[in-house]
Amino acid sequence: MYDTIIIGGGAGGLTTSIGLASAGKKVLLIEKDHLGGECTWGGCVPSKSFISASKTASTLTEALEMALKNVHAIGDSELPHISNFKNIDFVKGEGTFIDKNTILVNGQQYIGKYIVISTGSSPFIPNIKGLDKVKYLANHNFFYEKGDYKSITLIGAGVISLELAFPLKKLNIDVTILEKSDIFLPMMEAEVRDFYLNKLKEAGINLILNCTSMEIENIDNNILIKTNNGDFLSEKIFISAGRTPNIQSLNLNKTKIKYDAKGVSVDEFMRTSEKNIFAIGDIASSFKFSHVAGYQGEIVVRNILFPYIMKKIDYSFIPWTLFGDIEVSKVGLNEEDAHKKYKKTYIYSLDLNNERSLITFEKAFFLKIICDNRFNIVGATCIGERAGEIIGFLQLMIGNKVKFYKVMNSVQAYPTYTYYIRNLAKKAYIDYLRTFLP
Ligand SMILES: Cc1cc2nc3c(=O)[nH]c(=O)nc-3n(C[C@H](O)[C@H](O)[C@H](O)COP(=O)(O)OP(=O)(O)OC[C@H]3O[C@@H](n4cnc5c(N)ncnc54)[C@H](O)[C@@H]3O)c2cc1C
Ligand SMILES: NC(=O)c1ccc[n+]([C@@H]2O[C@H](COP(=O)([O-])OP(=O)(O)OC[C@H]3O[C@@H](n4cnc5c(N)ncnc54)[C@H](O)[C@@H]3O)[C@@H](O)[C@H]2O)c1
Repeated sequence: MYDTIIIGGGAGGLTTSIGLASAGKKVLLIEKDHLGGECTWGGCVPSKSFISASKTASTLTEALEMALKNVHAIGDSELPHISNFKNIDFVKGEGTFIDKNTILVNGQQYIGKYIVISTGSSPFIPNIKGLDKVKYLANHNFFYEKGDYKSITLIGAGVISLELAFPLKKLNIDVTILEKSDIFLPMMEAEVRDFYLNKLKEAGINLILNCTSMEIENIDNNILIKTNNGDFLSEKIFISAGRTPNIQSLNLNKTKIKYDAKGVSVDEFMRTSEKNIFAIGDIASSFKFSHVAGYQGEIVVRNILFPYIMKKIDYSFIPWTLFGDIEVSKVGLNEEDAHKKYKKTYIYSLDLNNERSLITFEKAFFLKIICDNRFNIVGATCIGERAGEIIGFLQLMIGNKVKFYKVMNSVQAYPTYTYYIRNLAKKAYIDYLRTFLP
């Protein structure tokens, strides 16, 4: 009998296993493939390494080889790391529910007081006529496919496509992106979409919106995609049209867990409808990020250790960053959603071509900070070379409920990014005085 059985050894499962084991709990970790999961083997690590490698590599093959070296350096260390914890038993195999406390792996049954489902997600493959007859790439095989092809069509203009399109183009590959919707990155500020439209144009990457119907066929060694918006021929196609939860193999019908095509339903404590079973990461979250899977895992560790004072998950301060030579990063709400939620908002923003960009020859630096009527930051967006770090600074303020104008109580070095954040806070301070002083 284990204190906790964890199914899936990716970002969420590893955090939970190590957290519980460090607190002295006996843990069984089950992983059917490689420890590290999607982030390490087909997601964050290879994609970020590929973006960096493309700056110096001269061919696609070289860039992929450079990226895969990093993947192995990180991925191959996961098992030795886990083996250091004497109270984690590791089983390689596919976990399936027998009942709410029993999991079957490789023909053997294991019993746990608590169970954590962290089986992640896989690429969503849209129902496109002819797609089943062609060989297509998605994030699970793209980084492992050898050969220097010259053209690729990416289906879906989401986060994955926008991160991969630029390094591919830098490696002299023709890139076309086909998007079914009339808008891309709908959760982002309009300024971010404008920034990408310009950047795609500058790079010579075609973005075709409104591709509502598609049909695919092989033509010699190429793949033809016929759409309502034109026909597109390329050597390779890549599917990045969203994610689908890894539910199928779990046999959830043996439990009372509620789930649907989007994933497993959980409450604010990350519990499923079976109170001893938690679900975390991509299978249970609309925020599909490694750091969110880790954060949810930490909440679960706490809630298993202290079941009478359980902690709620809080998604109001989740940051995320789109990587590239220039990053785009965001936390909290965008301006439109903030206006819907709050009667009064204060917006503080810097233009793309501001003093900082001018001084440092930076290609772009944009910042927008949104406050509610009491000057709490409720959202922020940044475009810039280190946008992820800047949003980290603002995220810390949201998480600790620091009012924006209080940045005035600091002095920041000129001309750092934080100097310009303080300049915006000065405006907030004036608004604060005008609003609250008699
Ligand atoms: C191309 C790409 C780039 C990304 N870049 C970033 C980024 O830069 N930053 C970021 O924060 N996020 C990024 N993400 C998202 C991130 O990878 C995921 O959000 C994260 O991996 C989710 O963690 P998880 O623990 O839920 O699932 P995973 O990490 O996918 O782990 C799930 C594990 O469960 C295993 N499993 C599944 N079913 C079973 C079963 N029945 N029994 C046993 N094991 C099972 C799987 O083999 C897998 O190892 C990226 C994703 C992609 C696809
Ligand atoms: N830097 C990061 O943190 C990072 C990087 C990459 C991926 N990720 C994670 O991976 C997830 C998945 O990324 P993604 O890009 O696959 O999904 P996404 O949800 O970001 O974008 C998918 C896009 O595909 C479009 N689409 C869906 N079906 C289509 C069809 N039949 N034809 C054309 N377009 C279609 C959608 O309208 C959408 O714009 C992201 O949501 C994110 O959570 C994170």
